[in-house]
Amino acid sequence: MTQSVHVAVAVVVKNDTVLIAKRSDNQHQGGKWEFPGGKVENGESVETALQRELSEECGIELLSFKPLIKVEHDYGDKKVILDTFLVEHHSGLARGLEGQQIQWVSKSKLKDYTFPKANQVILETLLAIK
Ligand SMILES: Nc1nc2c([nH]c(=O)n2[C@@H]2O[C@H](COP(=O)(O)OP(=O)(O)OP(=O)(O)O)[C@@H](O)[C@H]2O)c(=O)[nH]1
Ligand SMILES: [Mg+2]
Repeated sequence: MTQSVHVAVAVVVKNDTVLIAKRSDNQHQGGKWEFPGGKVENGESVETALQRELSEECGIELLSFKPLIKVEHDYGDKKVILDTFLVEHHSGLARGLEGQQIQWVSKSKLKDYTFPKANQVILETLLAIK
């Protein structure tokens, strides 16, 4: 039995837009769009991982966040638990610090982007609020 990878994921919202980033082709689920985030390291809390990943990947500081949904998904080659938080306040200007393309997309346009399968339920949850 393979262990699931615990991933901290941030749905950062600004007005009616959401921050998404493109996964590079050589990554797992490469070429698809994602919500920024990454693996929780040994001994690290999910909240600390969330802050660290958003700082490392996008150069922003999270000022407040709350749990949105926890999604378990088995890709066959990899099992993930996406521990997803809604981030309503941040500081700094988001940039793709790892060379990734980033975009602020209005909620109504998210359906035009291809996300990994596990993200489907996150997207539905996000669109159901407010
Ligand atoms: N960050 C992020 N990862 C996602 C999303 N959806 C999804 O299935 N994943 C999966 O979660 C796993 C871990 O994410 P990651 O690759 O960002 O981890 P990381 O930043 O620590 O990267 P690294 O492995 O290059 O060090 C990947 O297998 C990825 O395919 C998403 O919306 N955001
Ligand atoms: Mg990442």
